[in-house]
Amino acid sequence: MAVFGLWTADCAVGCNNGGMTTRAAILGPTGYAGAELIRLLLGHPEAEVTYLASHRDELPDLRVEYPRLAAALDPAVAVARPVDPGAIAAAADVAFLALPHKASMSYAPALLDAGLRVIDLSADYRLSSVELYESVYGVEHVDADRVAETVYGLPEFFRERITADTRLLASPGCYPTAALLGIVPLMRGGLVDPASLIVNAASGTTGAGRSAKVGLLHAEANEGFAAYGTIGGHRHQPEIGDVLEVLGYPGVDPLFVPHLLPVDRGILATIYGTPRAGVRLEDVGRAFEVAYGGEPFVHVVDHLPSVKHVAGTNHVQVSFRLAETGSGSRLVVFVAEDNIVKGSSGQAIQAMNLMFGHEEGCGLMGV
Ligand SMILES: NC(=O)C1=CN([C@@H]2O[C@H](COP(=O)(O)OP(=O)(O)OC[C@H]3O[C@@H](n4cnc5c(N)ncnc54)[C@H](OP(=O)(O)O)[C@@H]3O)[C@@H](O)[C@H]2O)C=CC1
Ligand SMILES: CC(=O)N[C@@H](CCC(=O)OP(=O)(O)O)C(=O)O
Repeated sequence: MAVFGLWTADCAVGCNNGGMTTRAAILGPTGYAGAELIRLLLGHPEAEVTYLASHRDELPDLRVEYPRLAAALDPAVAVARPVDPGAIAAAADVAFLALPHKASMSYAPALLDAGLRVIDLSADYRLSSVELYESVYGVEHVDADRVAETVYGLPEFFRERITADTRLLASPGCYPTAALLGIVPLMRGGLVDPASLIVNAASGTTGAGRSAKVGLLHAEANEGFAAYGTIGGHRHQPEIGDVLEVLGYPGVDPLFVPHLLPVDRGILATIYGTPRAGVRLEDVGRAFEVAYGGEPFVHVVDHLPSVKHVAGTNHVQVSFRLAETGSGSRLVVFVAEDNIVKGSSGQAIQAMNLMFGHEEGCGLMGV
């Protein structure tokens, strides 16, 4: 399973080499997101993996779990240790929680109390209200007081909130990252009828995590392609709407339809909307240029992007078309990202860079 790189980052690109090192702990290192954090941090010239924490009784050796890591992982770190907040705080500055939702919120308070800064890759702190979280995830939030104050770690739209003062950061969902990068410029430009927006997205199988599921067996998923879940009821549907509301677009709730794509990694989101009267292709181009002209990781391209163009990287490719049909104009936006890099672990490191004073692209600029 090719979770690990198709390439190795050119580590020096995008770093200030100011001599500072951020020490990172990873909870959930045996999962796909955790392992990808290890891979990316091993290539980060200003970060160091100092503690891998597992809940297993028999603590895993990451060189055995992911043999590709054996070449680079410090033997003193490779065997995971227990989830002991005091010991983690002694070894690290930041704890990445690469854990399922519901598990993260049970660990975050003790880690924060121990003095760590926390970057949570799960959904536990992403939504803006406890009520919304509890209705979507069907459980009581055990750390409710922190929900409203947590920073949503999508730098392209919340960069000014991701700072040296950020103690708890919720890294965005993989599908919401792609959907929001495609939709927000359209909303800012007033280019589409919000009620017409549909997000049709397909994810590689690593998006479903590493635990065994029948639908992810090679014989079930390979050579197939289908939508899944409850259409309009996937847990990322409310995350997309909630972030749009926070950004000033209340009531915009694009229909989200997820599909399982039989590749290891990658998401392609195809976003449809009805353009407002008089909107021209140049208007759309200008809106994306304004949004992403200065962004290190979001690239507006002419070609139709593929998951293959961004696999293994923190880069996102965005393209758009205005199509004339017998029943009127349709605006179509295409967003390609790697679900476990820009969709989770890379994006989490992008946020870490901002939180700890590294150049935003440090360790992530390679293609
Ligand atoms: N995969 C992706 O593309 C993306 C993932 N995410 C999010 O990142 C998080 C991790 O995802 P992913 O790596 O795919 O998931 P995996 O299922 O692959 O990994 C989960 C990890 O969490 C550990 N774990 C499970 N339950 C507990 C617990 N109660 N206490 C401590 N550790 C636990 C697992 O350990 P063990 O091996 O022992 O079971 C494993 O290391 C999830 O919240 C996911 O939604 C976000 C965006 C994209
Ligand atoms: C293919 C697949 O199953 N994908 C997952 C979403 C990916 C994920 O990890 O969810 P978060 O981004 O919220 O953490 C799903 O549909 O539930």
